[in-house]
Amino acid sequence: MLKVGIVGSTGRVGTLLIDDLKKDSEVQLAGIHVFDKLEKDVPSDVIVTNDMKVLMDSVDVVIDFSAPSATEELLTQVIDNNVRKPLVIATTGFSKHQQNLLIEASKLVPILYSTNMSLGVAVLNKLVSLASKTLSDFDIEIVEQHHRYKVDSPSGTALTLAEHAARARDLDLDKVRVSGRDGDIGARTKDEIGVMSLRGGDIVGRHTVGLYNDGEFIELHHTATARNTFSKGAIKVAKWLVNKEPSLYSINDALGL
Ligand SMILES: NC(=O)C1=CN([C@@H]2O[C@H](COP(=O)(O)OP(=O)(O)OC[C@H]3O[C@@H](n4cnc5c(N)ncnc54)[C@H](OP(=O)(O)O)[C@@H]3O)[C@@H](O)[C@H]2O)C=CC1
Ligand SMILES: O=C(O)C1=N[C@H](C(=O)O)C[C@H](O)C1
Repeated sequence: MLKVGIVGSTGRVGTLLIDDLKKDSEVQLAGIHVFDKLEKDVPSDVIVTNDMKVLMDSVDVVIDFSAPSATEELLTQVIDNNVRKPLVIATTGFSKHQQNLLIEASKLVPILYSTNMSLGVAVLNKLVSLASKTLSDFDIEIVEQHHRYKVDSPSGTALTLAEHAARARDLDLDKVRVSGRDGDIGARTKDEIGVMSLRGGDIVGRHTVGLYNDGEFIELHHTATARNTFSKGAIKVAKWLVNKEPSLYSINDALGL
């Protein structure tokens, strides 16, 4: 049985992950990292700790839905403390430094990083690559909508979608992304890719990639209607990752897309 550890166990996704792990007969909830304290009941044999190394030493694979600083601590255990455990990382909002730590750590352990653990968004990324390349004259604008508590913007998923769109046109996203428009901004430039955020209520996650031209447009939407789409997706890819060689894997690798 695959022993799974959680980072971000008290969060919106982490609490669902605890329940989903309990329901899956191929995995066992073995360790939980708590930043502060855990309100939820877990079986007595589950290790509950605020020490990242203790968590990693007690499990076969770690699933992380937390915050960039917590993921950084996890990656630092691999890079500086010689801890060798496969990591499924779902946290978003990393700085450049944290992205580099992810790459460094993936030379030492298998890491699957995905800004969205749903099958639908994995397919959407492929559709966006195709549409962006084929409809090369169309203007691309991405809108993401999330619940009022989300702290990072734009969402990791929107940035990944934008990355697929940019790459398909040989563009550098850092140079063409526009994530705000206000005032006398002038006409839209051909290559820019708009990535805009709306926040409100309890929206689990909605992404729209629009490709607009004179006389026609396409809008590709994905809506997550249940948050455990992400926790279940993470468990699925954890099973796939556990015996892999050190490398940085995408969800497409795990899903065979
Ligand atoms: N890839 C994907 O499919 C998805 C990714 N996400 C991403 O996952 C992350 C978590 O989302 P969500 O559950 O909504 O967020 P929450 O804010 O609800 O939960 C965050 C969790 O991280 C913990 N945490 C925060 N800071 C630290 C720290 N420094 N050390 C250890 N633990 C810490 C919190 O602990 P405490 O409660 O004690 O503060 C809490 O358990 C976000 O980055 C989000 O964007 C979300 C959904 C899907
Ligand atoms: O914070 C969230 O809730 C979500 N975060 C991820 C992101 O930033 O893309 C994935 C999902 O959309 C929900």
